[in-house]
Amino acid sequence: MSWRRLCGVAAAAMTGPRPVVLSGPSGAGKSTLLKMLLKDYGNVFGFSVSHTTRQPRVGEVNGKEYHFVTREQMQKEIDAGEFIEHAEFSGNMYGTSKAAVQAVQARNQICILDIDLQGVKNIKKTDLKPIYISVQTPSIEVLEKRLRDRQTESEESLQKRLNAARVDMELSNEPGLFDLIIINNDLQKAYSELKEILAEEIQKVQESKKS
Ligand SMILES: Nc1nc2c(ncn2[C@@H]2O[C@H](COP(=O)(O)OP(=O)(O)O)[C@@H](O)[C@H]2O)c(=O)[nH]1
Ligand SMILES: Nc1ncnc2c1ncn2[C@@H]1O[C@H](COP(=O)(O)OP(=O)(O)O)[C@@H](O)[C@H]1O
Repeated sequence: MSWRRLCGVAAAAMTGPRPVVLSGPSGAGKSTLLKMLLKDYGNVFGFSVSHTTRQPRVGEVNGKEYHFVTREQMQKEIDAGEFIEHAEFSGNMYGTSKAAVQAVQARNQICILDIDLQGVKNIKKTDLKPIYISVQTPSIEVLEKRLRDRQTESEESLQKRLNAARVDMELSNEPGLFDLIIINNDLQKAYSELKEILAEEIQKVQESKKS
């Protein structure tokens, strides 16, 4: 291994690749896009598994999509300083633990965080320095249709998510908040835009894994 490459690897091991934040309204397509990335670049990306107090959906596995916990458990861990950020969304708590991000970084992978706008604002106060991406739909009507078709929400939960989405759609346009806003209309086009902004980081990680 060349000296230059050795230095590069040492630097990568110290700081790791830049994480990626995927934000945007519930139903915009964040999970769909991140699953595509994980499928195509399994050893390059790692998902930051958040904690949540919401009930698991059919097919969701504890420790994979989320760590499903009680409010008491989660509050205890927050009080113990184990979280980077946490927020209340649609009547439930969600949060990113330090351990979730460290587990991905320890594998020298690009850590993907799927978090809401409150999470984005709180991550901005940390030294994580991720690439910030917002995933949006062309309209609130399209979003509502996708959420209804997904069949995961009760009418009450759906309305709460649509209200949060209206706020998200408005506030996400704040200049400088996101590095990229993807309008997820055509899924393949949205995925191409996502891959394009991440191309440099993907290449860096692939190179470092070759050596
Ligand atoms: N702040 C924060 N938000 C999170 C976290 N995990 C998930 N979320 C957000 O919580 C919202 C609801 O997530 P979820 O219940 O899985 O519904 P879905 O996004 O419609 O699949 C989404 O906007 C997620 O991005 C987290 O650790 N922190
Ligand atoms: N471009 C798209 N066109 C049509 N349906 C989509 C598109 N992207 C995602 N979906 C569908 O919309 C629903 C919401 O997507 P999902 O990835 O669960 O959103 P999020 O993780 O942001 O809540 C899912 O049923 C998904 O299959």
